[in-house]
Amino acid sequence: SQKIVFGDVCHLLTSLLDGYNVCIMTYGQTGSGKSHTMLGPHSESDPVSPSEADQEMGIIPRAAGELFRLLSENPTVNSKVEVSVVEIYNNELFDLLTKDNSGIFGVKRDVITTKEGKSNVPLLTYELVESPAEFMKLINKSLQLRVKHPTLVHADSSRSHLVVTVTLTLSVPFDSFADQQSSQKLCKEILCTTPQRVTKSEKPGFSPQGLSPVPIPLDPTEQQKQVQTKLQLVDLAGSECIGMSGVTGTILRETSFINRSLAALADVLGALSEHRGHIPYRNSKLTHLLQDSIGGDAKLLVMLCVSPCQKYLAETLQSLGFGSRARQVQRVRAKRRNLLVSGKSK
Ligand SMILES: Nc1ncnc2c1ncn2[C@@H]1O[C@H](COP(=O)(O)OP(=O)(O)OP(=O)(O)O)[C@@H](O)[C@H]1O
Repeated sequence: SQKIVFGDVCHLLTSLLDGYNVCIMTYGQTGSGKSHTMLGPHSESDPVSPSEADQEMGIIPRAAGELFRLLSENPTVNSKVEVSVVEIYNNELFDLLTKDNSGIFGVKRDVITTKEGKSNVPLLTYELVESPAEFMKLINKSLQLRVKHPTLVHADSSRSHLVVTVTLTLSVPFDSFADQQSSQKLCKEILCTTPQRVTKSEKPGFSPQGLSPVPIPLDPTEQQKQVQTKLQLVDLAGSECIGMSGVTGTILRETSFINRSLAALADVLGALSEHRGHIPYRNSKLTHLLQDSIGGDAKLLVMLCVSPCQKYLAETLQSLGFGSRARQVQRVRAKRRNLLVSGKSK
């Protein structure tokens, strides 16, 4: 059940609050249940009765609920949750939370590598959310924009990769810590590592002209320390055998982009598992965007969705091959950002 699946994922939300970056992605052939796993029933062709709606919820709504539940458990911590939603369609990245000049949602953006070697999307929209309901309102609005087309295998097939990024900023007042001295030392460290300045017109921690939310510069008189972590939730488009899905024209072109980007993802995992000097992140927008989560110090969970049908044996074996490759990747230990915020340990 969806509840049991989330049981395997839930601890990663605690990790997020403990200071780790986290990425959860679903991989599998078209129609195997990736969007169902991430979102739950998500389209009009997939109706669900109100009594089933709660139990059928996927990882994204459950993660939103769990995140706000964990935050409410510690009222001494000021938290800020910002969300961005992008889709990668035909190897182009679209910001699903903003409109262009003609009022059409889904503006094209670029992925860049910063001087520090991190991937970033300049001008990307981040919206502040204050409850699971607000969070899901944004997701549902974005889903209406996501490109879908019917194929012989799946009548409601997603033709793009969906990447939801949650940026969590936690500010902790010093007096909530027993050990003032070590807190002051930490404040010094944070002051040294967050040189950005925020102008008066900008909302603290939020950059209206996109770029990632910037850490709020600390005012020593405010007596707070700050931690910023990132959760990425990725619903990949389905890998697909062109013969089986019977696609032609525009949809065939989409399929070819989907398969190429998934092959690029597999290549990156292969290069990482073989400890190659060059990792080909930039071969696709998908791997470039997810570079820090796949090859960096985030906690990364890849979920495989496979069909129970015998006729999809070849696709199932292909997905399991991808999973084996992902498992062989040994990266640096996930890195924790600063202190625990539970107040119990530092
Ligand atoms: N575990 C499940 N329980 C019940 N229904 C499921 C389950 N997994 C998938 N389904 C159903 O199967 C259909 C296809 O699932 P879904 O849309 O999640 O596939 P997908 O892998 O995201 O496909 P694509 O890559 O083509 O977008 C949907 O109608 C969905 O509700």
